Amino acid sequence: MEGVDHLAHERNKSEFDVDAMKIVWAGSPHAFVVSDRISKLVASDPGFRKDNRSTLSRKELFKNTLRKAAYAWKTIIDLHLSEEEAAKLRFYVDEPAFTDVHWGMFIPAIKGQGTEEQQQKWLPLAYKMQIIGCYAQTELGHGSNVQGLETTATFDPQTDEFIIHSPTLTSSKWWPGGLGKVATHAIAYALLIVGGREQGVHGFIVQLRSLEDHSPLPGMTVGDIGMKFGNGAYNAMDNGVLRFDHVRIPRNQMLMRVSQVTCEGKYKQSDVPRQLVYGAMLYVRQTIVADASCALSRAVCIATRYSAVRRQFGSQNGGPETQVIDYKTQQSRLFPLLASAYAFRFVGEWLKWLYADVTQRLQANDFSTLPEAHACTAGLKSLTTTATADGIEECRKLCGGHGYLCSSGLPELFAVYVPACTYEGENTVLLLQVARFLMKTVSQLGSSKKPVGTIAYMTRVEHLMQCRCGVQRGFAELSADLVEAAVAHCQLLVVSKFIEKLQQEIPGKGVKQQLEVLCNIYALFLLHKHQGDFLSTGCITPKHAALANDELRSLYSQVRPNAIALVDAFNYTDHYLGSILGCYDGNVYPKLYEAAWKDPLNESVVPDGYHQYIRPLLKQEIRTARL
Ligand SMILES: Cc1cc2nc3c(=O)[nH]c(=O)nc-3n(C[C@H](O)[C@H](O)[C@H](O)COP(=O)(O)OP(=O)(O)OC[C@H]3O[C@@H](n4cnc5c(N)ncnc54)[C@H](O)[C@@H]3O)c2cc1C
Repeated sequence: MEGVDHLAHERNKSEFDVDAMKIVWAGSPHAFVVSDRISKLVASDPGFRKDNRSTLSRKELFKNTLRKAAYAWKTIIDLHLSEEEAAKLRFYVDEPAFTDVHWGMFIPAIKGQGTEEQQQKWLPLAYKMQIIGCYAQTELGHGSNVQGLETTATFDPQTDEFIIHSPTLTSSKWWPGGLGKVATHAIAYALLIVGGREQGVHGFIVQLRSLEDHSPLPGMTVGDIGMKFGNGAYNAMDNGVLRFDHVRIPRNQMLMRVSQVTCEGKYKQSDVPRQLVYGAMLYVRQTIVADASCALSRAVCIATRYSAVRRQFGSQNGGPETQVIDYKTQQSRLFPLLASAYAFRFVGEWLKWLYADVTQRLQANDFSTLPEAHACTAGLKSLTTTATADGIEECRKLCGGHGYLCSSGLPELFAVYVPACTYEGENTVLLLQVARFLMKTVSQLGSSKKPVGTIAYMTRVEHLMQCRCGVQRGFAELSADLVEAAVAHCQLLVVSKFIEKLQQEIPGKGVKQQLEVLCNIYALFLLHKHQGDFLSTGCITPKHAALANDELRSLYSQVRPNAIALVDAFNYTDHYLGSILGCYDGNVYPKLYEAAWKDPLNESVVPDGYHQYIRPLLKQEIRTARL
């Protein structure tokens, strides 16, 4: 039945002010208003339709993505959207595209690594999309180990140019989004060679394609790397391969904010401290943490609404069966994910603040908090993306068989999301960096250098000081354990930032109470999941572990009546969710039934191929059939 809210009885149960929670989730009343307006604008415009994405061929999908990107740009110009609104619009269009890399990596790289002059030359072109950029770092043979990149940039003082070259197959650039078919320019990373001396890996602005007819410039071999995981998903993106054959670029196209090559062929550091370039990396990683809460909340919204609609077993005296959300096992899998979505939202907010703070300090030549900021962004990027990828998959399972249908939205969400565990720093590699930072901090505990900020808790761990550990060296041998320690540190960060959030004033009837319940679920669920570690280190007793588990069960019961309202507070449109199972009105079955008939396979009753392949089987004519 159209217009009927099948989840109204659930919404009526809620014990808090959902509108006030929407503002907490958005971050501020202003952020809510912008987000609400732009998401509805996108949802109501047929030009941004996305429900057919998983049935399109690669070429159709890609062309459709190009159309949407152009249409989004036209909308931004026609409506005079601000930068904030434009970014929201791209977010709600919800299609991986070259524009993500152009705005998210190419422009920040020029801002972070380019000189004033370079910024003045390139940024206006990029802002107007008169050039489209990609970020070409990874090669076929090297990703995580950036210092191992093989592409070379050799300075030629005769012509005042760099010669960019790919000396081996493994030096081919491989993976950059937007490179395959769209980008006109790249920030390409290459080993700088000046006067025969290697000077480490640097970034260069390289034009790839003609601005007249889009053909690759001489010396460039460029294309797409092929189909990726899932239907639709990241196949909308032209991740590319690129080989340079002695391509010449002017000297002023090396990004020279930090180090420079003079026309005489001298390599020198500029006055700008090297640490400044880390700013761009911190920026990108903190946006990935914010995106994690969006992706996880989206999956949780779908699984929660569907769990309230779905009924299995338990009918008494001919009454309705039990909603699967009422099964304790369903709650124990779903509600920690709901709590995680909120936890990641708040730690993301804090990380945004941390980024602003560290940027201000860097500008004042204060680098003291940079190692901590780096450890926080790297660790939280790793923790939240891993938990989100796993969480989306768990939500798919929570939706049973129907979760496996593309129309549930979950398979594509998973396929789009999961590479976040790999790009912008492979998650384990990042945790190893956090572990190194932690070990350095521990090694300095006895000195006058007191840990502050997110590592201040270490001063309180008196027994750490008394620990007698025979291991002096051997980081590599212990790295698997150290990675676990890094994860635990990051979990502590998430919990403590959730608690700090609760110490702020939070308006709205019952809002703070709901958040307290979620915070407790998040913390106790971790304790329950890792109780082996807590017990074996003597941090808790078996009695504590049992009490924590009892409390967790009681907290699940407290969330239950509020579950639908807690996911409504994300304020996602049906368009953004892209899921029949998660639709706002809960009218799942008629929509699933209707969608099935729209599948291309159902265009004819008798399938194409019947006469060649099915009929010969049925008629026992397989031996003479032309197969
Ligand atoms: C969808 C997608 C989009 C991308 N977009 C871009 C882009 O726009 N531009 C770009 O330049 N690149 C891009 N990349 C590439 C991406 O940045 C790299 O894939 C990433 O940095 C990981 O590097 P790798 O592939 O070399 O992994 P590897 O480092 O080879 O990882 C393989 C395994 O080795 C392990 N490992 C590696 N080093 C260590 C170590 N020191 N100690 C212990 N274990 C280790 C890892 O944990 C992992 O399990 C993209 C990738 C994907 C999937």
